[in-house]
Amino acid sequence: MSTITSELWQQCIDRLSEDLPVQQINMWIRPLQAELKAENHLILWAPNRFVMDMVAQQYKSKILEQAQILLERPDLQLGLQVGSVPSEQPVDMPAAATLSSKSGAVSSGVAPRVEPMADLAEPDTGAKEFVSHINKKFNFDNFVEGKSNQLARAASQQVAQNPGVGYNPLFIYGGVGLGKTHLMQAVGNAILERSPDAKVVYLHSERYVQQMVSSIKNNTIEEFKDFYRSVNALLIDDIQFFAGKPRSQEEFFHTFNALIEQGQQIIMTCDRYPKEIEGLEERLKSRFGWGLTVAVEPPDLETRVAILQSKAEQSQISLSTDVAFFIAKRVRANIRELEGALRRVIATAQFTGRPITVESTKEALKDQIAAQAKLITLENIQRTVAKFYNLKLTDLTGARRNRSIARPRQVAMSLAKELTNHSLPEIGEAFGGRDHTTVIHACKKIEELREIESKLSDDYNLLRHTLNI
Ligand SMILES: Nc1ncnc2c1ncn2[C@@H]1O[C@H](COP(=O)(O)OP(=O)(O)OP(=O)(O)O)[C@@H](O)[C@H]1O
Repeated sequence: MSTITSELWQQCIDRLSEDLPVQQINMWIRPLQAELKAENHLILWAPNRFVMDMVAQQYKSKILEQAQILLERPDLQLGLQVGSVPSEQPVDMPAAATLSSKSGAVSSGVAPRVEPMADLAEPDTGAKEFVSHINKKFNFDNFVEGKSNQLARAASQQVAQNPGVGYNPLFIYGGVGLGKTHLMQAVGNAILERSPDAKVVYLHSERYVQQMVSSIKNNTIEEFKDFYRSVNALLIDDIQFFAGKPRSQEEFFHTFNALIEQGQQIIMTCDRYPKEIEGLEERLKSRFGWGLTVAVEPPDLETRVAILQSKAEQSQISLSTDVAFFIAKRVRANIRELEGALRRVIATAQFTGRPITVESTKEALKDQIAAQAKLITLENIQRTVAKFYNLKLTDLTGARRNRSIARPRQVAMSLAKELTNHSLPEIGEAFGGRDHTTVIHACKKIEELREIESKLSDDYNLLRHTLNI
């Protein structure tokens, strides 16, 4: 397996893992090795006949479907053989179009048996797939505004009022579960409210790739192109999924140009800044920045409380301020997790018939809280910050005051205050026995600097994100 990109096969396994239980993945899928014989011919090598037969019966169509999408080859054929990938690759393959398995014990020396699998493609999808997918539940009224999403929300509202005119495309980026899809769909709903006949289409970029692949397969590619080039607003989610998929990028490039030329609105979301999407063509990266690029950041404590209260209200549940703060202080990673925690608290209350109190909330969330506490310790914060700034752990706890050390130390203290429930004196103590007023000063300083220094603000968010996982 010389020129193999194990990454692609790994992606295939990851995608199958969303569908199949982990035992099945470990037992039948991981032991396989993949080899691309030609651009449209994939061989899966199984360690023995038993595995091969099982894969042929149970998993081949699923694997083929995913591989066709990942390789953007609707004509991809799949064969099964017993053995392992020969050490020499028989054909010259483009790196990105080669698959391999990271793991898997293989036995060699077994005569290969090829089983043709060309007939295993999933049923046709066809043009009926091309529908709007706008979800009415996402609107501006139920999107809680905070410092972390203010700009993105304002930009989205602008776009909703003047689609295709001002910010085009609108590119919203940020970490998972922070409201990008919500905002994008809120724009879609607002446009539809004012112009019910507008053709507003929301879709995940994975679905776009899937549709393109099936359109090529079904000879409906012209319909596919016509459909997307005739919309009034195209909302396309998680655009990072286009990375490494040149045919989809090519197709999207033309759709993008056509829509912008016709003054139709495009909104995209992504988990990172456009320039940072590896495997995306430069011409797309630069086009994505033509309009307005805005970030959504993790919400601060007050916004998390406001979101919880708003969600509770929508569920007609009364949530005391104490309980809202209790949850918001402990669930910080993103809003999806916050919603999950609230759902658990409400379900527990309904199940036990007891009112929602801080005590019952503590009980309902105890596993989640314990898991998080285990991860975010003061020492963990210090280690992570020291590593990030290339310092020694003892620099953070020591006495030196030059800025290259003092600033990271303040960052670490500020993170400790935000991400743990330790008191100020405890935090001071952990940083070389410093006074609690030093911790207060550090937190204030970092808060101020995050407002004016984008580098520090980005570093802080990155560290927070790393620690919150
Ligand atoms: N400011 C907010 N006010 C109210 N609800 C919010 C807010 N931000 C996010 N949510 C809710 O949090 C959940 C996750 O948000 P969403 O799906 O929009 O995140 P995302 O950034 O698109 O994440 P991903 O990158 O995983 O797709 C949704 O149910 C959404 O309604």
